[in-house]
Amino acid sequence: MSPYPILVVTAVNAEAEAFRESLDPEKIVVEAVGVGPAAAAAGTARLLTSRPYRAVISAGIAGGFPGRADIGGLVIATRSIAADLGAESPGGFLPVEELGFGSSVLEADPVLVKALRDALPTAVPGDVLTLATVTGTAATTDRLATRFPQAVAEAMEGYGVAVAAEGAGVPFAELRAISNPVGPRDRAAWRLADAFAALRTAAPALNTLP
Ligand SMILES: O=C(O)c1cccc(C(=O)CC[C@H]2O[C@@H](n3cnc4c(=O)[nH]cnc43)[C@H](O)[C@@H]2O)c1
Repeated sequence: MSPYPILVVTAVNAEAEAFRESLDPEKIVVEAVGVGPAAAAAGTARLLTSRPYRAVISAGIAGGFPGRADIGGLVIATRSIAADLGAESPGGFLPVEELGFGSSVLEADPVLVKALRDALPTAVPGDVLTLATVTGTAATTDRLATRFPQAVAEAMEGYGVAVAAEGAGVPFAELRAISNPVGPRDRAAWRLADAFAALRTAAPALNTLP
């Protein structure tokens, strides 16, 4: 096994603390780098130049697509997708692939995904969307659920972390705990305590990763 630690990147300190409680700091380093794909990419790229890491995991809370991921449950990204990277057109959204400017889809490392799924058998695998804007209407929810039939959750950092990991040639994965349904904005529907409890429960599984 590589002698280098795994880097877990969260958006905010509360998420980082939920992991740090039960992780071996010699094996897993947890850092909060800010909210959104730009902060995630810049912060992860900076950390990856500071010392060698054997893998990077984007982790934290997320919105779950109703019927696909339960509040308080965990999801493991098979792919992290920049759902708003592209162009609008009268005929619908054009992903960056159709514009000829690269890819909005980054595959998670299959070895890490398998190890996470083995260690967290109740976690739901699927696409995790990254957006700079939190979805807050039924119309956007329906559009995203239709465009991405395999999407189980949306968050704001995974694709940014994945871009930095790919640039550094380091394996990437994304692990999320569901705090709220993707849908019309409703702060009363948030279950932060449940999501943070799920992150705490998941943390020891990271100690077992290859
Ligand atoms: O004020 C709101 O309506 C609102 C709704 C959802 C999320 C927020 C945030 O400011 C949290 C952003 C933070 O948490 C992750 N997250 C959690 N739930 C979602 C979601 O439904 N869609 C996108 N991101 C979500 C995200 O990764 C950020 O780190 C405010």
